[in-house]
Amino acid sequence: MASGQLSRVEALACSGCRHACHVMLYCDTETQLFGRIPIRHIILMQMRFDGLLGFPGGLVNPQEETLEAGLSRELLEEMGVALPISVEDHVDACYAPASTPSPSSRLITHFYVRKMDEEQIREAEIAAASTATDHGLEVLGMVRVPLYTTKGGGLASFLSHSFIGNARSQLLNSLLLLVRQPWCNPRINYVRDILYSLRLKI
Ligand SMILES: O=c1[nH]cnc2c1ncn2[C@@H]1O[C@H](COP(=O)(O)OP(=O)(O)O)[C@@H](O)[C@H]1O
Repeated sequence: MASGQLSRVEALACSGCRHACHVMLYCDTETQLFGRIPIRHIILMQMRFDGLLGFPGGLVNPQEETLEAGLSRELLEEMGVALPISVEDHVDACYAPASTPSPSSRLITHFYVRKMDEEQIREAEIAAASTATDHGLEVLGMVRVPLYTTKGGGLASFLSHSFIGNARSQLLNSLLLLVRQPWCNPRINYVRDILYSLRLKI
C-alpha cells in the first residue's frame, strides 16, 4: 500500500472523518472509432455541476449506512440505476488534502472499480440522461474516457481538463492496471500518455 493510503478498515476507524465514495464503472468493448481505432474499454466519468470531471458517487455517513449502500444510493440519484457495489470493488482510500485545521473533520476519499457488461453500461448511460433525478442539476452528463491517441487529441486532451479532488489520479492508476494486462502493447501511444502522466518510465 502506497504511503498516505488507507485500508477500508483503517479508514472506517477514523472517528469524526467524513467519507466520500466514488466508482469507476467500465467494460471491455470491441468497438472501433472510425472503424479502425480500437477503443478497448468504455470508462464512465461525469461532468459535474461545477464544470469539473469526476466519478459518480458522493458523501456517505457510515453511522447511517455502509459505504457501499451509500454509494449505490448516490448512483441511483446520479445515474438512475440501482447498481449494487460490493466491498470487493473497493480499491483505494486516502485522506483528501486538509482544507480545515481540524483533523477530526478530514475527508477520506474511497474509490471503487466495477466491471460491467457493455449492455449494462449502455443502459446506465441512457438512464443517467432520462430517469436520474440529478440529471441537468448536480450532474450535467456522463462522459466516456477516450482511450486512444488521435492527431492532436485523445487521452492526452481529456487529461488536460480540470478534475475534482484526486479523480484524475484515480483514473490514471486504474488505467495503469488495465494496460498492464498481457495483451497491451506498451508502444501504443495512449499507454505512453498514461505512463507520462504518472511520471513512470516506459
Ligand atoms: O470523482 C471523485 N474522485 C475523488 N474525489 C471526489 C470525486 N468527486 C468528488 N470528490 C470529493 O468528494 C467530495 C464530495 O463529493 P461529491 O461532491 O460527489 O458529494 P455530494 O454530491 O454528496 O456533495 C468533493 O468535495 C470532493 O472533494
